[in-house]
Amino acid sequence: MKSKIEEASPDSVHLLLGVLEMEVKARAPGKIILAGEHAVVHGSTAVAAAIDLYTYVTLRIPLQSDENNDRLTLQLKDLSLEFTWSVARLKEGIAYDSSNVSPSTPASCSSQTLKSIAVLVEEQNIPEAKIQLSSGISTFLWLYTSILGFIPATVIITTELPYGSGLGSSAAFCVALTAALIASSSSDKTRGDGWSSLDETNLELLNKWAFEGEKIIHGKPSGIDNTVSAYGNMIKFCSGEITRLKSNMPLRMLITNTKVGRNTKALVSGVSERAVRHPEAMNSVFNAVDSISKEVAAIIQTKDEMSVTEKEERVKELMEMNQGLLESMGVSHSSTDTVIQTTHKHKLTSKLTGAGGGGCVLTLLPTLVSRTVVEKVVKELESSGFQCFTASIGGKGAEICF
Ligand SMILES: Nc1ncnc2c1ncn2[C@@H]1O[C@H](COP(=O)(O)OP(=O)(O)O)[C@@H](O)[C@H]1O
Ligand SMILES: C[C@@](O)(CCOP(=O)(O)O)CC(=O)O
Ligand SMILES: [Mg+2]
Repeated sequence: MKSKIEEASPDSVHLLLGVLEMEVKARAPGKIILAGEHAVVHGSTAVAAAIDLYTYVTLRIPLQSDENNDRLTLQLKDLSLEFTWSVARLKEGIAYDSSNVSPSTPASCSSQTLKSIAVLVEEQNIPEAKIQLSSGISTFLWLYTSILGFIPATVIITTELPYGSGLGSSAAFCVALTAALIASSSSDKTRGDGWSSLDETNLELLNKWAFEGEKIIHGKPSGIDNTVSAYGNMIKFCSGEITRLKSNMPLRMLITNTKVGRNTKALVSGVSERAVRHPEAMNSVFNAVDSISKEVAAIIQTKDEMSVTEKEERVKELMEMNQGLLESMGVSHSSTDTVIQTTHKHKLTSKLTGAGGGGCVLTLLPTLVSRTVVEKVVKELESSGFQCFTASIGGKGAEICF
């Protein structure tokens, strides 16, 4: 005899399965910072844009309680890793005052709660080579339990972004996860065709929660990464204030991943320590970066007063100046120098993007640069062991799909 599911049409199978579990998907993009990284943490202006590389989250919540599967499971598909906790263990292990935590009021994870979460993460015996994931998994537990409470579910993550390379994988992870969590608790679960954006209220809420998540990963984030991942497009950002930019020039960037691993939290705190040692000098550096970012934003938006070539020349010079200032903050790396020198031989300009210390480097590809030159540069960079790619800039922000 056929089971009910076998008898049903594909649509009703979905409905039938839908009775057993609810599924929501979310995705959020990575980003490039065109100007102003690090200085933005200290109140300077920065310019960033979303790129078309995403982190995807699938959240499955069982709708019927099942004593045998009372667990919260996190699967990092690309890394073939799975972490799982019983809901009872989470309730017992996470030390927070639930009266202070509400899904609609984003709050910081206290150091006491973070310590208790770290114990739950340690119990998972993360392989030593992947220990950098600990902060991401702690963030997962904090965001999940703060927004959905202690309910069983399976959360599956995949990403097109390299981890810890300056393309904002941490922010895309926080934004996509929060988008899925918020969408799952929203009353409007209209099954639509493919991806759709969240409404303004939910976008604002998710951006605030994602910022709290970034705090666990970055220590002292500026908020630019989660903001551009949530809202998409290209933005000018200063102390939490966002200006959407409408680009009036073609901006093509080659992204080179040096594959030199680094950690944003350590680099950000290194800059802060330098600022404590040399407050006046570093303030001048941050002010110079502020002016550079404002000029970059102005040039990008300029309409007819300047030719494209002139705009490109100016942006190129500003990128060079910004790179010099990043070097003076102590966040560049010999691998970045190799990219800069290689591209310079072909009259192209590069700067690090994100936290630096290795990671990714941006090279402006002016409109008049020939394909042959680009191919030659890419070949040379790849022969140094780097990985090159282009990405479309200024696209969509967080989206959900039921
Ligand atoms: N898909 C993901 N799943 C789990 N953790 C993630 C994921 N993406 C990023 N993270 C966390 O973010 C960290 C990398 O963030 P960060 O050092 O800020 O670099 P970036 O944001 O430039 O990639 C990882 O080590 C991990 O802890
Ligand atoms: C260095 C910084 O300006 C950007 C860090 O970006 P990423 O995590 O390296 O992708 C830090 C921040 O703004 O939070
Ligand atoms: Mg990051």
